[in-house]
Amino acid sequence: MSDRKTLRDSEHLLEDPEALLLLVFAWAEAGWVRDLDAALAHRLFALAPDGDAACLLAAVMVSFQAGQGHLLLDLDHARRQPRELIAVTVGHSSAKEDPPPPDALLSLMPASWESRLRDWTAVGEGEGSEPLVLDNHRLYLRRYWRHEAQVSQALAARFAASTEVHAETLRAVLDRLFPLTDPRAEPARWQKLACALGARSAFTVITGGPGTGKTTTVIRLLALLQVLALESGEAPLRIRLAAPTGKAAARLNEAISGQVGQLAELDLPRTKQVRESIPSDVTTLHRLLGARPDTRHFKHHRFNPLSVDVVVVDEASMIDIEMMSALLAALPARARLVLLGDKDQLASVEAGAVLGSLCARAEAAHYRPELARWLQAASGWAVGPEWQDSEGLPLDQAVAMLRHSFRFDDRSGIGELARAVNVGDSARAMAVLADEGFADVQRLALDGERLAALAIHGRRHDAAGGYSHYLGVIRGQSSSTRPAAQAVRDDWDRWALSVLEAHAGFQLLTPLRSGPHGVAALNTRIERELEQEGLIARTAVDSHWYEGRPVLVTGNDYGLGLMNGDVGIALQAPVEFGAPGRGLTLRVAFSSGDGRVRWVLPSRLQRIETVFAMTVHKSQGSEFAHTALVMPELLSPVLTRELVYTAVTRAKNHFTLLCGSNDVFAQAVERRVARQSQLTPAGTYA
Ligand SMILES: Nc1ncnc2c1ncn2[C@@H]1O[C@H](COP(=O)(O)OP(=O)(O)OP(=O)(O)O)[C@@H](O)[C@H]1O
Repeated sequence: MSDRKTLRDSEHLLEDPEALLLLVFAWAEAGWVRDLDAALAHRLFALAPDGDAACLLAAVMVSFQAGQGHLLLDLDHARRQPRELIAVTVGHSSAKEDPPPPDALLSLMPASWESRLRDWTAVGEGEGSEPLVLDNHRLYLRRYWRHEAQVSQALAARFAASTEVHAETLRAVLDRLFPLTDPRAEPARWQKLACALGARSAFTVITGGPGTGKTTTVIRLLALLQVLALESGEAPLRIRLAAPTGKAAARLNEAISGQVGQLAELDLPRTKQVRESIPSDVTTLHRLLGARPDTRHFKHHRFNPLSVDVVVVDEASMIDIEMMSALLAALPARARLVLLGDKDQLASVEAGAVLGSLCARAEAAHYRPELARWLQAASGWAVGPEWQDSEGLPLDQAVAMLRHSFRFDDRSGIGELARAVNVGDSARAMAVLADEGFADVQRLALDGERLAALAIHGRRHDAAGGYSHYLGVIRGQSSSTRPAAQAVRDDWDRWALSVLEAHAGFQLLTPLRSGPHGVAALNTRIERELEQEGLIARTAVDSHWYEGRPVLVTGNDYGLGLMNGDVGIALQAPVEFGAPGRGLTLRVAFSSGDGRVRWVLPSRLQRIETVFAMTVHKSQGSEFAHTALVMPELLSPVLTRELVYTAVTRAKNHFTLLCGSNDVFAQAVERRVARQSQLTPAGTYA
């Protein structure tokens, strides 16, 4: 009875825009949609009052989708599977008082939804100035439609500009980069194929899981391109390396020098010149493009392109559509772009999972037979029929997937767990966590005491696994001790770097920002326990600061040279280096990535938070020796396969799951984030 009444009420709402608008504000109040979504719908309705309630609902939902990282609202999908779009838990009050939730209304949308939208003056169907764009049955906020269209056009131009390279010329260099005599030649064959692919295309994506050799491959690809350029008498290629965040840039920075050094062992023509022409400094994309404070505009764009021949971007899963569009616009037409990343990781928080969309068909490769033949001639490795598709799209021909992990062998629990999570096999994931044969993974029940004990002391018999380790380094309980006050800056830098390195030994991750297992509550709890154990001591009762406080930078600060995602630690250090008389004070030490330390006074740090617990989103681009993931008892929309996979693959040596509910863990592993975009070959592009 009451169900039927609710249904009748809901149908009525879909005919009455004023009533729906009131309801939308009630949804925002209940936290079901964002205030921003409701405000946008309200504004659109004021600007274009000819829309009906169905139009209004579409406007709320397309804005809500953008907040979830989706570029568009697929109207058909929203009607047929509304709970995949938005599923809200109705309140605990008596059922008849619950307002109809958004998913209930979406399920009532008539097939005429699309034509009603088409008639609304707020909606356009292509270039124009209307705030919304309807493209087939996909509704966009104009900004995202424009970015997506620009990216599609720029990529299509790059595919058309791909250069013909003689397979034999390539083979000669590739055989030196990947000698067939190497015992690991067979597992490295995908790397060799990726290099061949990268040599013929002005745009290449190299995707692969952790330790599959993305960095190794790209360095060899750069060496290959450089050899080809030098051998044909051209000037050395101007190469730039970048990553979406400072943290990711710093990590690539560390990896690069070792990898470039290894080129010396290979029998390459002009080795020295080639090595010297591969840069070792990695910048952030914002810096590369010349970000201007407080605007969305960059110094480099279509009319002032970068002076480069090749740009490599690591951790490309973090690139959103707006950044991708800006990057492509700033590239000269002849320059190559190589994206590196793990397609299965969480995408950027901002709208548009660019890498995931570009790699939507990477698993089965879809190389055209003529490309497969060319790849075989260029690399010596056959591309089997299972990777071929005579209908392969241009994008497919530019994507290489690395399929062998050099870091995780069959005995690695982290590797096995990551694989199980990635294919959504929750039973296997649980079995791996329970298997004592996999010494590097474990599952613990989530309770406050266990969590605190793990965070402070690490795993049993594993002194380096918790926060007491780096706090011990600060207190001199290791080979590296705090320099004397009169010591030179280099000594202080070295010591601070050893503390930062020890700190990277362990990181607690959580999916949530708020609630009992959110970042804020976990930070407070761990701080309290560390204080009780005498491992930290606040400088004043009301101060957030104490020696050893780990902080995460949450926004770029160009003045201080700090980037979103940078982690620093507060340390007692000289007020002025080389002036011991001025005493010590609390300064926050950040690695600047070149073996030096940036020392910043706490009062100068505007956007930071304590980071004993970090969200999984913020952990992207970082690795920790031991990573522990809190899995809460209640299912929430953020708990997805991509999130669990990202957390597991942050671990280098150990992974611990602090599990509140096996059911919730299983459901999270089984649930994917379905990102919609026309960059996927299913869309109009390609
Ligand atoms: N062809 C190869 N032969 C031998 N060792 C390799 C090869 N490729 C990669 N490795 C080794 O495997 C490890 C991981 O490689 P690399 O860092 O390039 O992978 P990645 O995919 O960039 O890793 P990450 O997940 O950290 O981004 C390194 O120790 C590297 O030396």
